[in-house]
Amino acid sequence: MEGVDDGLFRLPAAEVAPGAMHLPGHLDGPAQRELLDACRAWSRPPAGLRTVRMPRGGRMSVRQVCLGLHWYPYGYARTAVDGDGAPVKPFPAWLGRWARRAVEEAYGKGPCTVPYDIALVNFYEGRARMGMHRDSDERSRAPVVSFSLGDTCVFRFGTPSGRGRPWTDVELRSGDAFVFAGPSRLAYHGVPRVRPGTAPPGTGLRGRVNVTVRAR
Ligand SMILES: O=C(O)CCC(=O)C(=O)O
Ligand SMILES: [Fe+2]
Repeated sequence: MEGVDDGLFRLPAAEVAPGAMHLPGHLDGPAQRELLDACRAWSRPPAGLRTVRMPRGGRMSVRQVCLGLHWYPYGYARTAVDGDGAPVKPFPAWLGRWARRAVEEAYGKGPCTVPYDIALVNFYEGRARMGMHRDSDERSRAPVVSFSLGDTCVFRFGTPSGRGRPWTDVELRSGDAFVFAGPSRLAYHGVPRVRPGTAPPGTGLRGRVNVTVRAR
């Protein structure tokens, strides 16, 4: 059935912007559940889920937990400096392998050797969204790899030159990976909308979870 994605057929990978690849259905059901179970464990204290306060007093609507290094606006620390102050949880080697596999699939240029060592895990509940921003607090310009779980979202991917247009909106579903590097490594991106109740039943999840894997 052409054009129909009922979860049995994987849509092809698509280049959304130069060096920005959408990999629909990259994680199968068991892998999604494994990652989600890990996210639930990571979200517990110490150094668990927190609300991120912005320097000007606003709050991010997502709640977040970090692995490897703790991100805060705008930098990285070894402890949850804007949370309970506990040491950040370790970055698991398997998640690095998952990220390298996504990079290999995205670009088809052979083995990826990036030493991934940071993950940001974002929990979107209710009306949570994420404004246009760049992932620019890492020194490394290695590809960023994002895995989506739960509800479908609209992911807005723009250019490095500014928050505004042009941009492309893509729907990220549970199991999708998105990899961006090269000319798009510092492109602005955000999540203007999450579609409530669209998570696959098997996930047992309300809302959306996103894991972005980076190298410092
Ligand atoms: O939730 C997403 O898909 C994007 C998350 C993101 O851009 C980030 O954590 O920097
Ligand atoms: Fe980002």
